[in-house]
Amino acid sequence: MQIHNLSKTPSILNTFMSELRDKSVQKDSMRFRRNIERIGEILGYELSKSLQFKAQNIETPLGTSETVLHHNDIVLCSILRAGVPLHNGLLNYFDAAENAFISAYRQHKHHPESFEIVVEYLACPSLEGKTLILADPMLATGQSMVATYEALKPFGTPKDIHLVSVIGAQQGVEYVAEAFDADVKLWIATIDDSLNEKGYIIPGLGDAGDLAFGNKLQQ
Ligand SMILES: O=P(O)(O)OC[C@H]1O[C@H](OP(=O)(O)OP(=O)(O)O)[C@H](O)[C@@H]1O
Ligand SMILES: O=c1cc[nH]c(=O)[nH]1
Ligand SMILES: [Mg+2]
Repeated sequence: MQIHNLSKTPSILNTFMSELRDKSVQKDSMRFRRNIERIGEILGYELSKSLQFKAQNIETPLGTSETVLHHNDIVLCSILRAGVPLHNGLLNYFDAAENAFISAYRQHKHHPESFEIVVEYLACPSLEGKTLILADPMLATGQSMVATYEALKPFGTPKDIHLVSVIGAQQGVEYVAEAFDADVKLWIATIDDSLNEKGYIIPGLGDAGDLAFGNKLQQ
């Protein structure tokens, strides 16, 4: 897996990221969602540079403009719930993308510190020969991303796969790197050092799903 960690180059992205992390600013859930969406737009722009492009002429009122335009059949798949604002940000740029949604949540069956990933809802078009963008803002243990990919396999073999995330933990990034082929690309805003005993990214930002959409009762 090829890792594109955008935090390596300081940019306006740092402002959005620091607001997501800041425990007072993140109380504003509308701003929290919008900052994830803005990061989705930036990650989508960076990712777009690695798509396939074709020369095309555009007729202006006064002449012909030669340009190159991307011609990829994109399927944008996001993991509920926290993936929704990231999905919106990516979709703001990839106007014609088809869309897939999948639910993946942590089920704490035996102990609060151990969990398994439960995938239930899945709505997906054919992935055969297409460019799959798999988005989830938090890449903690990496298990949700890998479980989602497994669940998508019956829908066809994509031509290219891009993973998009906001914050990863080093350990989760390594886990995902093992599960995906070498040509898969990860576009991520930043990577933190560790996970706590409950599988939360440290320093991270807390629970992205709850911050975006409110608390939920544990199942
Ligand atoms: O890398 P992992 O260890 O699998 O953790 C990452 C997942 O955890 C969170 O989802 P959560 O289960 O909290 O659901 P939510 O989005 O509904 O809050 C987050 O939104 C990711 O999907
Ligand atoms: O730190 C984490 C880990 C998983 N999910 C989150 O929302 N935050
Ligand atoms: Mg959550």
